[in-house]
Amino acid sequence: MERILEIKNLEKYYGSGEILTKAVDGVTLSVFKGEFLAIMGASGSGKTTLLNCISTIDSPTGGEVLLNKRDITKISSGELAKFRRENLGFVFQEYNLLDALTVEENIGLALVINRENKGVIAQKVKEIAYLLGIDDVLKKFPYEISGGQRQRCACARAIIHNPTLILADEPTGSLDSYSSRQLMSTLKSLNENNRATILTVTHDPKTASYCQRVLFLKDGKIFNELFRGEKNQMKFQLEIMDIIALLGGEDNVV
Ligand SMILES: Nc1ncnc2c1ncn2[C@@H]1O[C@H](COP(=O)(O)OP(=O)(O)OP(=O)(O)O)[C@@H](O)[C@H]1O
Repeated sequence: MERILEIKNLEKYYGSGEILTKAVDGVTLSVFKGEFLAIMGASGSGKTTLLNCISTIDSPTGGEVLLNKRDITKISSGELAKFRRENLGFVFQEYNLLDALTVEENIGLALVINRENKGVIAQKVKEIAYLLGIDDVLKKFPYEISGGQRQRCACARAIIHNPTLILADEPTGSLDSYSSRQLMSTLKSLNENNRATILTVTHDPKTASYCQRVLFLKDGKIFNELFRGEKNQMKFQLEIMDIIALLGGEDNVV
């Protein structure tokens, strides 16, 4: 299996001396092409810090992050924006859509920046919007559509350029259960049908149960790992909840 992402002994420390926080403390992990992986853990366990180091938003204190064999911690700041644009897709809780642009323009933004042909962009936007069930709101502005539609728009924008890796931070965090199910089913079908590699941080066992593998962090270290295998989603969700209980109860994980 092809390794898309290899993290070797990653460390991210904040502060020093008495107030040293080891937010990520020696994490080693591989993500394979076409994997759908969730990272869970109690509040403060290091999930966002780990994601930020992978997404090049934050730079680690030590260790390596290889994306397609390239150490992304060594990319110069001048090159970073281009690297992110070409290789990564971001789905965040706050959508980060631009209110001055229509849904169609928001989705196609990365391709416009990459100076792709207008006709090609329009066709790609149409296809992806249809896939995510938002083709009927393409001409609207973000403030004219629902939260679930906004999140699917953000998702379309994240994947339209076929990134090497899709990173999601609490993608269902602000959605009702119906929209959450829709979004996770969409990500799952992108993963299964387009072989998209997806890494998501979540505190929600139901959201995590859509994934093939769940990693649990505790105090910046990998505490446990679960594989879905042939289990049905409900059984997998129950297993996830068992580990959460081991970590100190569900309240601790939110
Ligand atoms: N900029 C920072 N400066 C100092 N400490 C930080 C900083 N960012 C995070 N931390 C600390 O690092 C640890 C891990 O934080 P992180 O945000 O990665 O946790 P998390 O698992 O994502 O938590 P949550 O689920 O609450 O979002 C915490 O102890 C946090 O207080």
